[in-house]
Amino acid sequence: MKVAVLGAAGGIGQALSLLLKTQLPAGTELALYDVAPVVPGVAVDLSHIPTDVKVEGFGKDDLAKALSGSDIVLIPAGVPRKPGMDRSDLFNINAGIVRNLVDGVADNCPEACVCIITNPVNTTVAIAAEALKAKGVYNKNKLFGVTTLDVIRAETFVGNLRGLNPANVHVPVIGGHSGTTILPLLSQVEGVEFTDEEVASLTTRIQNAGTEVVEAKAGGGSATLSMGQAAARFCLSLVSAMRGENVVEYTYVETNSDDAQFFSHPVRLGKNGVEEILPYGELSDFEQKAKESMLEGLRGDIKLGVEFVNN
Ligand SMILES: NC(=O)C1=CN([C@@H]2O[C@H](COP(=O)(O)OP(=O)(O)OC[C@H]3O[C@@H](n4cnc5c(N)ncnc54)[C@H](O)[C@@H]3O)[C@@H](O)[C@H]2O)C=CC1
Ligand SMILES: O=C([O-])CC(=O)C(=O)O
Repeated sequence: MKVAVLGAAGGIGQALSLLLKTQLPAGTELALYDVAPVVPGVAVDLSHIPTDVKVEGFGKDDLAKALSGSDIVLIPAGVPRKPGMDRSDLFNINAGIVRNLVDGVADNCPEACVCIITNPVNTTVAIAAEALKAKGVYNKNKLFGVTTLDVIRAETFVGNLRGLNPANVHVPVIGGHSGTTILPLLSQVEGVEFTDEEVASLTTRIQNAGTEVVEAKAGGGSATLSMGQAAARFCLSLVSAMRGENVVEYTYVETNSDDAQFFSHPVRLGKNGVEEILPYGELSDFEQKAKESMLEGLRGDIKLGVEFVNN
């Protein structure tokens, strides 16, 4: 098994690579690619940790070597937000970065599962799909927008509010990954009841949690450590599924449902990526209204990505 991290020298990339070096199964290869000249050093640094995961660093001219033979490609390459910006403000820079890297995936490891972290995820996943289609290698079962951070935040905030161990709390989060497109299904949290006020304030907190970090970092970037943890969880779930275990994660995938072309659902993962897109179940009136009022925005975000590649 080979896992490649593109953007591995960044805030997310380094945290994620550390977690993968210590948690991937023995015998895995971990390829770290970045345009930043520090990337070979990040690989050497990690290589001194005594686990049976072989780490190699690849500089900007070696994308093909980094990707060749990869089974899973994680993409956190690109610029993060500063206070006052929306995720959509990152489109101008990050759209081209994602397009180029996904072209590299198509040329060097077209069968790999591709996990997009770079924002705006609502749009960059559509860009990746269209780029893969243009190369004739798109497989909708192998392209994922990583929305796991929304899930782990929701679990943390609910656990903290109720004095529960967040590790035992499970909160479905559907939709997209920005503002009101992030839709936590608090009505489905087992064993916990919320007042209407709690539902409204928790939903807003989960939707604005990225901004909470951006403001707290005061110009120093956005979530990197919690995102590293979230992406590692998603990657390790995918690895387990590829080795035959039954795993379900919430992730932004092509559904072609009435909601939107891409939508976060619970997804049963398997040897070939998406095994089955599971229904997200019944919504409360609050959740149904919140879903209806965000769909147009989400569809617009997706259209922007489709047009970026095709126009
Ligand atoms: N999906 C999610 O839930 C989240 C997504 N993000 C997004 O992840 C992205 C990365 O964030 P950070 O790691 O904090 O940023 P960062 O600036 O710390 O790191 C980004 C890295 O990407 C590299 N890079 C830039 N262009 C590249 C290219 N063409 N090829 C390879 N590497 C390239 C840079 O050299 C840098 O090392 C941002 O777009 C951010 O908005 C951040 C948090 C959560
Ligand atoms: O808010 C941002 O820009 C980064 C992000 O996606 C998150 O933390 O959820």
